[in-house]
Amino acid sequence: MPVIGLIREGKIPADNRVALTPAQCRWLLKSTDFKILVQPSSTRCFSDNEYERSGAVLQEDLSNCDLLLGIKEVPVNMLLANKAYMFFSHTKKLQPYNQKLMQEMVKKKITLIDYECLEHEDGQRIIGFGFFAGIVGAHNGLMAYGERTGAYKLGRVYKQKDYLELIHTYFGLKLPPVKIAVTGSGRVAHGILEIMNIVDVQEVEPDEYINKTFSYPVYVHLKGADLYTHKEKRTYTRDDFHANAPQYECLFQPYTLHTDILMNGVYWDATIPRLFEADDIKADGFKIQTIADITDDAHGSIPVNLGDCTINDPVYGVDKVTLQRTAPYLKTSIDVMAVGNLPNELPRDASRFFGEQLIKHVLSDYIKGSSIIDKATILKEGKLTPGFEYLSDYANS
Ligand SMILES: NC(=O)c1ccc[n+]([C@@H]2O[C@H](COP(=O)([O-])OP(=O)(O)OC[C@H]3O[C@@H](n4cnc5c(N)ncnc54)[C@H](O)[C@@H]3O)[C@@H](O)[C@H]2O)c1
Repeated sequence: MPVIGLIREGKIPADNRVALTPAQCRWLLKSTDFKILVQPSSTRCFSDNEYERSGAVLQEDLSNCDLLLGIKEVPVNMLLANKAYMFFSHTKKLQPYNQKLMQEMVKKKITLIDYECLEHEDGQRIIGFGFFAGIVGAHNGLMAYGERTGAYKLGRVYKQKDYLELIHTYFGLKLPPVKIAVTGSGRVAHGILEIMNIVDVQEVEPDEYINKTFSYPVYVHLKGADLYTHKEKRTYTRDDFHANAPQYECLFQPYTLHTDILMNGVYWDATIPRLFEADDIKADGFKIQTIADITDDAHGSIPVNLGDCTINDPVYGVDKVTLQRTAPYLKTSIDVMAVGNLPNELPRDASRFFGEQLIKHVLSDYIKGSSIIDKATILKEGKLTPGFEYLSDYANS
């Protein structure tokens, strides 16, 4: 009988999300032969009592578990030797701040399966929190625009118990005839689109968005081919773009002249062109007043993302002349919402969604064994697996 342990999140500040909800534990206990142990926690979004009522066993000692599930990096002093873990380790890009964690896992002969590395055959990620980042980020973007213009008022997501309660807060909301640009095609973008539809913003085509005036709120959804084109061939194919991003240019510039709110959900790395350049916001025609940068790479696809803010204080201004950070909602600035842990505003729903994917795509594979699990296994009993040997100096020096 395989024993799963849900660990207490140890990273500070403690994350309130969890890999399996009490209802999912109840289902697993009824429908499979898993046994589930749960380390007590006062910061998790579900209480210890809820887990106890699900039939899981609350227990500090997880040394009998076959597989330990967490969310964020496990502090080195909490790592149990010779165990198998799944969590977001943020080590595959040789992140310096997690080198000690990697080295300690090697020493403790740990097996590490990283959620971020779980991919379908075509390279699409299997599991993640992006959908609820999109939901919360889109809400926060609309909220910031309401604050700036005084046209309507939205409350804070984290004050609602769950997503259903959030949806109820939209009752009676009538947005002005804004134009909203939504970028990206992954989970984050899907979360943004969900909010667009719930608050009754109508989708329009790119050419209409640019050329027409509407008497109601509209959004345009800009995906790869709408955003990027090969500098010479003037074409876009996804695989070629992923392989040769520096050969592409960005087509977003015209949208900066017609957009009130930008909701950004693109994948970005330093080889990919930005949506616009920082100096563009100085131009008279630059219309964007609010940017919800859900992708949230500082100085990344949104060059005026000047760094992260927090769930408590999610918006800052960027002065249109000096490009320096200011208070939000000033006439002389545009507003940027840039928060790196948006799903934590809706932790119960984000955890439920994550757990569903985990049960559907990962847990049974873990027991049976599969190439998906193998490819996401960074360490096997403390040794780097073939796909991750490039981490050798990082893991062993
Ligand atoms: N602010 C937050 O709290 C938060 C939370 C989750 C995700 N994010 C960020 O949002 C962004 C989008 O996340 P997501 O969950 O939608 O991702 P996803 O994995 O669901 O989708 C990513 C999209 O990017 C494309 N892509 C993947 N690799 C690429 C490459 N090398 N070059 C170009 N395109 C590529 C994929 O085809 C896919 O359409 C990421 O940068 C992620 O880190 C932020």
